[in-house]
Amino acid sequence: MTKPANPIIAAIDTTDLSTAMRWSQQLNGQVGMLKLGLAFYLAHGAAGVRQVTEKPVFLDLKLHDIPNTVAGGVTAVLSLGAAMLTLHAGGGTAMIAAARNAAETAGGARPKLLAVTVLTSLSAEALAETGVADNPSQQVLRLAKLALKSGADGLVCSPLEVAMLRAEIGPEPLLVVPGIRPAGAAVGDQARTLTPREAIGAGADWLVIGRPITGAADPAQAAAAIAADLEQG
Ligand SMILES: O=c1ccn([C@@H]2O[C@H](COP(=O)(O)O)[C@@H](O)[C@H]2O)c(=O)[nH]1
Repeated sequence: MTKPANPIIAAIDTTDLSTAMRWSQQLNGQVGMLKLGLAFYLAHGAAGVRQVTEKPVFLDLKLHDIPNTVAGGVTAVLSLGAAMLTLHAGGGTAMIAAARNAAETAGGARPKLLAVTVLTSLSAEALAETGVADNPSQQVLRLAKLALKSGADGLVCSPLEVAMLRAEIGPEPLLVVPGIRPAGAAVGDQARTLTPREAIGAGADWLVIGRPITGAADPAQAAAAIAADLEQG
Protein backbone atom coordinates (compact mmCIF):
# COMPACT_ATOMS: atom_id res chain seq x y z
CA MET A 1 0.00 0.00 0.00
CA THR A 2 1.10 3.60 -0.49
CA LYS A 3 2.78 5.16 2.51
CA PRO A 4 0.84 8.00 4.18
CA ALA A 5 2.20 11.50 3.48
CA ASN A 6 2.22 12.18 7.20
CA PRO A 7 2.68 8.92 9.15
CA ILE A 8 2.03 10.38 12.59
CA ILE A 9 -1.02 9.17 14.51
CA ALA A 10 -1.63 11.33 17.58
CA ALA A 11 -2.98 9.34 20.53
CA ILE A 12 -5.73 11.38 22.18
CA ASP A 13 -5.50 9.75 25.59
CA THR A 14 -7.83 11.61 27.92
CA THR A 15 -11.23 11.10 29.50
CA ASP A 16 -11.95 14.83 29.31
CA LEU A 17 -14.06 15.71 26.28
CA SER A 18 -13.00 19.34 26.04
CA THR A 19 -9.32 18.39 26.22
CA ALA A 20 -9.84 15.83 23.45
CA MET A 21 -11.60 18.41 21.30
CA ARG A 22 -8.84 20.96 21.88
CA TRP A 23 -6.11 18.47 20.95
CA SER A 24 -8.09 17.49 17.89
CA GLN A 25 -8.33 21.11 16.72
CA GLN A 26 -4.65 21.72 17.43
CA LEU A 27 -3.42 18.55 15.75
CA ASN A 28 -5.78 17.90 12.85
CA GLY A 29 -3.56 19.71 10.35
CA GLN A 30 -0.29 18.49 11.88
CA VAL A 31 -0.75 14.71 11.92
CA GLY A 32 -2.01 12.06 9.54
CA MET A 33 -4.67 10.66 11.86
CA LEU A 34 -6.06 10.84 15.40
CA LYS A 35 -6.35 7.82 17.66
CA LEU A 36 -9.04 7.45 20.30
CA GLY A 37 -8.55 4.68 22.80
CA LEU A 38 -10.19 2.76 25.56
CA ALA A 39 -10.27 5.47 28.23
CA PHE A 40 -11.89 8.03 25.95
CA TYR A 41 -14.36 5.52 24.53
CA LEU A 42 -15.44 4.27 27.96
CA ALA A 43 -16.03 7.86 29.05
CA HIS A 44 -17.79 9.22 25.96
CA GLY A 45 -18.69 6.38 23.61
CA ALA A 46 -19.56 6.74 19.95
CA ALA A 47 -21.11 10.19 20.45
CA GLY A 48 -17.82 11.45 21.87
CA VAL A 49 -15.88 10.07 18.90
CA ARG A 50 -18.18 11.99 16.53
CA GLN A 51 -17.71 15.17 18.56
CA VAL A 52 -13.92 15.03 18.48
CA THR A 53 -13.53 14.85 14.70
CA GLU A 54 -15.49 14.24 11.52
CA LYS A 55 -12.48 12.52 9.94
CA PRO A 56 -12.06 8.73 10.14
CA VAL A 57 -10.17 7.89 13.33
CA PHE A 58 -8.06 5.02 14.56
CA LEU A 59 -10.28 3.36 17.16
CA ASP A 60 -7.88 1.61 19.52
CA LEU A 61 -10.26 -0.52 21.56
CA LYS A 62 -8.04 -3.64 21.65
CA LEU A 63 -10.99 -6.03 21.54
CA HIS A 64 -10.26 -9.36 23.25
CA ASP A 65 -13.11 -11.75 24.07
CA ILE A 66 -14.79 -14.85 22.68
CA PRO A 67 -15.44 -14.67 18.91
CA ASN A 68 -19.18 -13.96 19.17
CA THR A 69 -18.65 -11.07 21.57
CA VAL A 70 -15.85 -9.52 19.54
CA ALA A 71 -17.94 -9.80 16.38
CA GLY A 72 -20.69 -7.92 18.19
CA GLY A 73 -18.23 -5.24 19.26
CA VAL A 74 -17.00 -4.78 15.70
CA THR A 75 -20.57 -4.51 14.43
CA ALA A 76 -21.40 -1.98 17.14
CA VAL A 77 -18.69 0.47 16.04
CA LEU A 78 -18.96 0.06 12.25
CA SER A 79 -21.24 3.09 11.87
CA LEU A 80 -18.42 5.31 13.17
CA GLY A 81 -16.53 4.83 9.91
CA ALA A 82 -13.21 4.33 11.70
CA ALA A 83 -10.16 3.93 9.50
CA MET A 84 -8.58 1.34 11.78
CA LEU A 85 -9.70 -0.79 14.73
CA THR A 86 -7.58 -2.91 17.06
CA LEU A 87 -8.09 -6.34 18.56
CA HIS A 88 -5.66 -8.56 20.46
CA ALA A 89 -3.90 -11.21 18.37
CA GLY A 90 -3.88 -13.37 21.51
CA GLY A 91 -7.65 -13.81 21.07
CA GLY A 92 -6.78 -16.45 18.49
CA THR A 93 -7.74 -17.47 14.98
CA ALA A 94 -11.50 -17.85 15.50
CA MET A 95 -11.81 -14.47 17.24
CA ILE A 96 -9.92 -12.61 14.51
CA ALA A 97 -11.84 -14.39 11.75
CA ALA A 98 -15.14 -13.51 13.45
CA ALA A 99 -14.07 -9.86 13.65
CA ARG A 100 -13.20 -9.82 9.95
CA ASN A 101 -16.49 -11.47 9.06
CA ALA A 102 -18.43 -8.93 11.13
CA ALA A 103 -16.51 -6.05 9.54
CA GLU A 104 -17.35 -7.31 6.05
CA THR A 105 -20.98 -8.20 6.72
CA ALA A 106 -22.24 -4.63 6.51
CA GLY A 107 -20.64 -4.21 3.06
CA GLY A 108 -18.96 -0.99 1.93
CA ALA A 109 -16.01 0.64 3.62
CA ARG A 110 -14.78 -1.07 6.76
CA PRO A 111 -12.01 -0.34 9.26
CA LYS A 112 -8.66 -2.01 8.75
CA LEU A 113 -8.35 -4.62 11.48
CA LEU A 114 -5.05 -4.37 13.34
CA ALA A 115 -3.91 -7.18 15.62
CA VAL A 116 -1.97 -6.10 18.69
CA THR A 117 0.92 -8.53 19.12
CA VAL A 118 2.98 -7.91 22.29
CA LEU A 119 2.19 -4.64 24.06
CA THR A 120 5.05 -2.16 23.80
CA SER A 121 4.96 -1.70 27.57
CA LEU A 122 6.13 -5.31 28.09
CA SER A 123 9.86 -5.95 28.50
CA ALA A 124 11.26 -9.44 27.99
CA GLU A 125 11.04 -9.97 31.76
CA ALA A 126 7.44 -8.78 31.98
CA LEU A 127 6.48 -11.01 29.04
CA ALA A 128 8.12 -14.00 30.75
CA GLU A 129 6.00 -13.32 33.85
CA THR A 130 2.90 -13.95 31.73
CA GLY A 131 4.13 -17.46 30.98
CA VAL A 132 5.59 -16.81 27.54
CA ALA A 133 9.04 -18.38 27.41
CA ASP A 134 10.05 -16.82 24.06
CA ASN A 135 11.49 -13.33 23.77
CA PRO A 136 9.21 -10.48 22.57
CA SER A 137 10.46 -10.71 19.01
CA GLN A 138 9.69 -14.43 18.72
CA GLN A 139 6.27 -13.97 20.28
CA VAL A 140 5.48 -11.00 18.03
CA LEU A 141 6.30 -13.09 14.96
CA ARG A 142 4.19 -16.03 16.15
CA LEU A 143 1.17 -13.79 16.81
CA ALA A 144 1.73 -11.81 13.61
CA LYS A 145 1.56 -14.93 11.44
CA LEU A 146 -1.52 -16.18 13.27
CA ALA A 147 -3.29 -12.82 12.96
CA LEU A 148 -2.56 -12.29 9.28
CA LYS A 149 -3.68 -15.77 8.27
CA SER A 150 -6.89 -15.26 10.31
CA GLY A 151 -7.95 -12.07 8.55
CA ALA A 152 -6.14 -9.13 10.16
CA ASP A 153 -5.10 -6.37 7.76
CA GLY A 154 -2.11 -5.36 9.81
CA LEU A 155 -0.32 -5.44 13.11
CA VAL A 156 0.55 -3.32 16.09
CA CYS A 157 4.08 -4.01 17.28
CA SER A 158 6.97 -2.16 18.86
CA PRO A 159 9.53 -0.43 16.64
CA LEU A 160 12.09 -3.03 17.70
CA GLU A 161 10.24 -5.74 15.74
CA VAL A 162 9.48 -3.78 12.57
CA ALA A 163 12.55 -4.74 10.51
CA MET A 164 12.21 -8.41 11.52
CA LEU A 165 8.51 -8.40 10.59
CA ARG A 166 9.12 -6.75 7.22
CA ALA A 167 11.69 -9.46 6.43
CA GLU A 168 9.25 -12.20 7.45
CA ILE A 169 5.86 -10.92 6.20
CA GLY A 170 6.82 -8.63 3.34
CA PRO A 171 5.77 -5.08 2.49
CA GLU A 172 1.99 -5.45 2.33
CA PRO A 173 0.59 -5.80 5.89
CA LEU A 174 0.11 -2.51 7.70
CA LEU A 175 2.55 -2.00 10.55
CA VAL A 176 1.23 0.52 13.06
CA VAL A 177 3.83 1.26 15.70
CA PRO A 178 3.56 2.78 19.19
CA GLY A 179 6.50 2.94 21.60
CA ILE A 180 7.83 5.95 19.71
CA ARG A 181 10.04 8.38 21.59
CA PRO A 182 11.84 11.34 20.03
CA ALA A 183 15.42 11.66 21.35
CA GLY A 184 15.35 12.93 24.93
CA ALA A 185 11.61 12.32 25.46
CA ALA A 186 10.49 10.61 28.67
CA VAL A 187 9.97 6.88 28.11
CA GLY A 188 7.27 6.56 30.78
CA ASP A 189 5.66 3.11 30.85
CA GLN A 190 6.92 2.08 27.41
CA ALA A 191 9.56 -0.69 27.41
CA ARG A 192 10.40 -1.28 23.73
CA THR A 193 11.03 2.07 22.01
CA LEU A 194 12.85 3.76 19.14
CA THR A 195 12.83 7.27 17.67
CA PRO A 196 10.37 8.26 14.91
CA ARG A 197 13.10 8.21 12.26
CA GLU A 198 14.38 4.80 13.34
CA ALA A 199 10.88 3.30 13.23
CA ILE A 200 10.10 4.66 9.77
CA GLY A 201 13.55 3.59 8.55
CA ALA A 202 12.82 0.06 9.74
CA GLY A 203 9.61 -0.08 7.67
CA ALA A 204 6.75 1.18 9.85
CA ASP A 205 3.70 2.57 8.02
CA TRP A 206 2.27 4.60 10.88
CA LEU A 207 3.76 5.88 14.14
CA VAL A 208 1.47 6.18 17.17
CA ILE A 209 2.65 9.03 19.39
CA GLY A 210 0.84 10.22 22.48
CA ARG A 211 2.50 11.94 25.41
CA PRO A 212 5.52 13.33 23.51
CA ILE A 213 2.93 15.37 21.57
CA THR A 214 -0.02 15.91 23.91
CA GLY A 215 2.24 16.46 26.94
CA ALA A 216 4.14 19.25 25.20
CA ALA A 217 3.44 22.91 25.98
CA ASP A 218 2.51 23.33 22.30
CA PRO A 219 1.20 20.00 20.92
CA ALA A 220 0.88 21.33 17.35
CA GLN A 221 4.49 22.49 17.38
CA ALA A 222 5.68 19.17 18.86
CA ALA A 223 3.88 17.23 16.12
CA ALA A 224 5.18 19.56 13.41
CA ALA A 225 8.74 19.14 14.68
CA ILE A 226 8.48 15.34 14.48
CA ALA A 227 6.95 15.55 10.98
CA ALA A 228 9.73 17.90 9.85
CA ASP A 229 12.38 15.57 11.25
CA LEU A 230 10.83 12.65 9.36
CA GLU A 231 10.81 14.61 6.11
CA GLN A 232 14.52 15.30 6.48
CA GLY A 233 15.31 11.67 7.33
O1 LIG B 1 1.35 -2.10 22.25
C1 LIG B 1 0.76 -1.00 22.30
C2 LIG B 1 -0.50 -0.79 21.77
C3 LIG B 1 -1.08 0.45 21.87
N1 LIG B 1 -0.45 1.47 22.47
C4 LIG B 1 -1.13 2.79 22.53
O2 LIG B 1 -0.32 3.78 21.87
C5 LIG B 1 -0.33 4.99 22.58
C6 LIG B 1 1.07 5.35 22.97
O3 LIG B 1 1.07 6.52 23.77
P1 LIG B 1 2.41 7.19 24.31
O4 LIG B 1 1.90 8.30 25.17
O5 LIG B 1 3.17 7.66 23.11
O6 LIG B 1 3.17 6.16 25.08
C7 LIG B 1 -1.30 4.80 23.75
O7 LIG B 1 -2.56 5.29 23.37
C8 LIG B 1 -1.36 3.30 23.94
O8 LIG B 1 -2.63 2.88 24.43
C9 LIG B 1 0.80 1.29 23.00
O9 LIG B 1 1.42 2.20 23.59
N2 LIG B 1 1.37 0.05 22.89
